Order: sequence, then structure tokens, then C-alpha cells
Amino acid sequence: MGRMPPTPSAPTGGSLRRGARIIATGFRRQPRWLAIAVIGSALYGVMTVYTARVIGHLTATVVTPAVNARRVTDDQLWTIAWELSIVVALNVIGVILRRVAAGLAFFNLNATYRREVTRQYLRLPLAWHHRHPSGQLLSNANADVEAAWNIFQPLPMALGVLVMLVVGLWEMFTTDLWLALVGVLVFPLLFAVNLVFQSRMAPRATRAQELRAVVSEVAHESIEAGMLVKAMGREERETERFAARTNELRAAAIEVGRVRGTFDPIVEAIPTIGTLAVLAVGTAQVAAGRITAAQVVQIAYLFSVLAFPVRSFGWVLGQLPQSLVGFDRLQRVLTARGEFGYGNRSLPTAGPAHAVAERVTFSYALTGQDSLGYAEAETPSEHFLAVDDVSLDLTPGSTTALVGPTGAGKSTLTDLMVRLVDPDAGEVSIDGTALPQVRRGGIPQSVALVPQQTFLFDDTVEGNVTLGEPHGAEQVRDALAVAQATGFVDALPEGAQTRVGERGASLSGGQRQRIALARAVIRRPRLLVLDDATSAIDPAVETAILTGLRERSAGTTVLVVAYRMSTIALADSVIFLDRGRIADRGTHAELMQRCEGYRTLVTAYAREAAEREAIAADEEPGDQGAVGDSLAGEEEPAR
Ligand SMILES: Nc1ncnc2c1ncn2[C@@H]1O[C@H](COP(=O)(O)OP(=O)(O)OP(=O)(O)O)[C@@H](O)[C@H]1O
Repeated sequence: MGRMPPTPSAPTGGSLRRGARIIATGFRRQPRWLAIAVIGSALYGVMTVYTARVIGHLTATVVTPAVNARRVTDDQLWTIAWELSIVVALNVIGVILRRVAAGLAFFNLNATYRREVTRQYLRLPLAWHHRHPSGQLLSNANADVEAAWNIFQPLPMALGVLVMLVVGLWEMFTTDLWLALVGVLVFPLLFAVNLVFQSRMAPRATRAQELRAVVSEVAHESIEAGMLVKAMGREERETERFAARTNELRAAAIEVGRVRGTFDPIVEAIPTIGTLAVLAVGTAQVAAGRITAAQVVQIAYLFSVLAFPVRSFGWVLGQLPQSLVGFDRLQRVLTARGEFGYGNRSLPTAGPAHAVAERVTFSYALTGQDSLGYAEAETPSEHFLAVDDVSLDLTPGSTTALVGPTGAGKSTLTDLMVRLVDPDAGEVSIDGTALPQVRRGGIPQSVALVPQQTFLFDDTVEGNVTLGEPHGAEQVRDALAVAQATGFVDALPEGAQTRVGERGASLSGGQRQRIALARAVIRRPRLLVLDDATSAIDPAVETAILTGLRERSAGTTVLVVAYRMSTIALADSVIFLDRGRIADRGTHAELMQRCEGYRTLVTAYAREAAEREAIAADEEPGDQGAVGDSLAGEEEPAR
């Protein structure tokens, strides 16, 4: 769902200071292109004023004599043509330099920060990711980067205009004091009106921009949930939800148009009134013989061309609030602490792993949102204790089943065992090496986790199994065979070379899980952790997989989060986890005998499964149905 961060407000003293910091950062990161852009813009500014001077000069030396003589010579026409061509050409060169260099600086800054932000995502631990929804991460890497640096689109022009104003006012003062006074009145007025315009415009434009993002998010969500929406008959509700956001966007866009509609004529009118004032004052001065008509033409021209560029100050100020918000959000990611430390030790490369957890504890940070609508990432005040003082000793080559009610902390414990997160207290080690001492990339070489939720890339079956590592077709086939996937993969149009679609859309939940299993198996892990990784697979197939794993992988220690009696039966020992603590451990038979919570849970699963089977058998008498001692339904969607 779209979250609406508070709308940034108009610039204040503090925000101007912070804006200056963004500008300084941009100049530090892209000094060459921004310097060229500013030089180009200054050239444009000087040449615009110079154009006025040339026009004044031509009026005095060519136009006035021609009018007086009532004829114009070729020479006079050529003088006009070439003098004007030179100033216009220089003006155009200035514009090209500014646009190209400012564009390059802007896109370079975007690319640099996108890279930095995504690199930081990969560096930050899973605990940080737990606190930051993926929509927020996408927005950091896209919209926030652009918003932060957008200020560099109008900035070089505004700096050039500054040069233009100084030179222009100088021209006016050196021409005639009275005309200069008109300038001194008109330019600050224009500037002030622009400020008011932008302060009204900025929050409205930002809101419209955010609503555009929200509308596309809602559309994206509705499309993603298309099947659910249809199945649950929620089409109207979804249409209403979308219409509500679209109406908000329409209202916001109308607001923007209204403010623009009010201010545009005023902003346009001020320089025109200035030009009229120049003509009025100028005519009086000419009549008094203080200045010439050419000088009046020069200043009047200056007024008529200055109105548009002066607006670029307004654009800079208008962009400032969004840049501040974008930049702050980027800084939060880039300065986030909690980077995973790595040691320099390597784990053994052969033989089953000896994995030990010693009194590990882990809490999730429960975070609110800060004033920017962001998770209060660095200083969470509340915690939820998910794993509480748990010790495990997985002997090499053993298979251990982790059983517990929903929310007991099973997934969290598996995350700890493969170092997706570090414990708050206690230690996890493999073969005597504490996991934080293992070098970067060392753990995935020894350990594989097949998580609860399967993710497949929009790639071929083979690509999803190898993940781009150099495994031969034989190895892929072998891994698919262990995962009991050969049958359905061979039946695909191009076998293992068939593309599976976005997130494996063309496959069933159970098929996706089998490919994810093959992905782990092909790596020949020394510790294999299966977090409910076979929930959508037919129990008979699951048993075949786990038996195959045991037979083939004398070199693997297995930790499996299990629901089904058939899975549990294959384990050497069982750990019963309840509310984050180990309630009991032993063999299945021992726990059935002495642990009431375990017995209740396991028999409840078994009863539910048996009931489902009975219903299925009643409804479909022709179906083969029987699934033995399953604790969960067959080919149900992946959890
Ligand atoms: N990212 C998170 N932020 C806050 N709390 C979380 C987070 N992930 C899990 N929890 C909480 O931690 C507890 C343990 O969750 P965990 O996923 O480890 O349980 P589980 O035993 O695997 O459950 P299930 O069998 O339903 O998958 C749950 O109460 C859950 O609400």
C-alpha cells in the first residue's frame, strides 16, 4: 500500500543551509561537468546582456542613420547581420555547454548514488532489511536519488542568471540612473513574486508527484493480486480503491494548475510593466536630451529578455524541499550502521559440518515511523524476543527436525544458523569457528538454506539451479533428480532450458520448491537447512527427496523445519521449539511419550491431514488420493 510521507514545505533558513550542503556535495562529486555548466551559463548570461548592448549600438550606428537618410545600404545590413550572428552564436554555445554539462553531471550523480545505495543494501544485515519494506528500498534507489539531485537541473542556469543580473544592472547604472532605478525596483519584485509562487507551488507539486507514485503502486498491487481479487470477488472494491487515489491525484494536479494559473500572468506581466516603465522614463530622458533613443532600446530589450531566466531562481527554490527530503532519505541508508563484520577464517571444505548454537537469543526490533515516514531504523525502542536462550548441537551427518507451533521462532533460528542474522547474545559456530570469524562468502560455500518462500528468477530451470555458477548439465540433472524434479522438468517444452517466467509463474508451488531444493543440493552443502521447504510437495515425493538426501549426502548435516510425521520420522532427533525456547528434545517416540505440547501439536497436524484426505477421497472417489501419514495437504500453495 502506498505510504504518504509528509509533504515537504517551502524553504526556510535551515533548509537553505542544508540545501547549500547538497549543492556543495554535488559540486564535490561532479566538479568538472558542473564547472563547465556554470561557465556555459555565465557565457549565456553575459552574451544576453551583450546582445542588448549590440542592439543599442546598432540602433545608434545603423538604424537611426538609416531612418534619417530614409535608405539602408548593403553594408549596414551586413553589419547588423554579422554583429548579431556573433553574439547569438556565443549565446547558443553557452546554452549548449550548460545543458549538456548539467545533464551529464545530473545523470552521473544519479548513477553514482544508485550504485552506492544498492551496494549499501547488500552490505547491511538482514536485521536492517527486516525494518525496511522493499517498497521503501526501491524508492530510495529511484525516486529519492532523482529528487535529491534534481536541483542540479535548474541550478547552473540560476547561477548564470546571477551573472546576467549583475552585468545587466551594471549596464543600466552606467547608462542612466533613472532607468537603473526601474531595474532596481522590478528585479527584486520579480524575485519576490517568484519566491511566493514557489513556496505555494512546492508542497502542491510534491504532493502531486507522490500521489502519482501512490497511484502506480495501487495499480501495481491490484495487478499483482489479480488472481486474489477475482477469486474473492473484490473487483469493485479494488476499482474504488484505485478511483479514490486517482481522484486525489486529480485534485492535487488541479491545485498545481490553479496556483500556476494565478501566478503565471503576474510573473509574465512584471517585466512587461518594467519595459513600459523604461519606455516612459526613457522617453522623458531622451526628450530632456540626457540619453539617446538607442540607449532606451537597449535597456527595454534587456527587460524583455530577463523575465524568463529570472524564473530559474524560482525553480531552484521550488526543487529545494524535494531535494532535501530525497537527500535525507539517501543519507539514512548510506550512514546506516549495523554492517556485518567478517573475519578471515575459512571453513573446512569436505565432510559434514558440526554446527553448534550456544545460548543464542534474538529479538526483532519493532519500529515506528519517523517524521519522514521512515522506519525509525537506528533507535528502535521496542523488541520482540523471537529466540530465547537456545542451544543446539547438530552432530556431523545427522538429520535434526525442528518442530513447533506457528510463530515459535523456527525460521528465526534457521536464519541464525546460516548467519542471515547475528544473535543478540550467544554464538553460532561451525566446526569450532564462530560464524562472524568466517571470511566474507565463506559461509555460503559450506551452508545452504532453502527458505520457506521460494524465489525463482525469470530464467531457465538450469539458470535457477546453478545461479550462474559453472555447474555442468550432468550436475544439474543429478541435483534435479535428488529433488525429484526430473519428471516434470523433462516434460517442460525445452526441458531444463525452459524459462520459468517471473518468480517461476509457469510452475506449481511444489515444482518451484523442488527447483529451489535442487539449487541447494547442487552446491553439495556441508550443512543443509530446510525451512519448511517441502510444504507444497506431495508427502510421498517429500519422503523420496529426504531419503535420497540422506543416502547421497553422507557428507551433509541436515536441519529441517518439519510439520509432517513422515519428515519427522526420517530425523535422528527432534527439537521442539515453543515461544522461542526449546521445550524438549529427543527422538520422535520419546517426545510423543513425555512432551504433551509436542504430542498435541503433532497429533493435531496428523488429524487435520487425515480429515483432509477423507474429504478429498469422498469428493473424488476416482482419485488416488492416499498420502499415507502426511501432516499437511498435498500440493498446497507454497507458504
Ligand atoms: N521481521 C520481523 N519483525 C518483527 N517480528 C518478527 C519478524 N519476523 C518474525 N517475527 C516474529 O518473530 C516470531 C518468530 O517468527 P518465526 O518466523 O521465526 O516463526 P516460525 O516458527 O518460523 O513461524 P511459522 O511456522 O509460522 O513460519 C513471530 O512471533 C513473528 O511474529
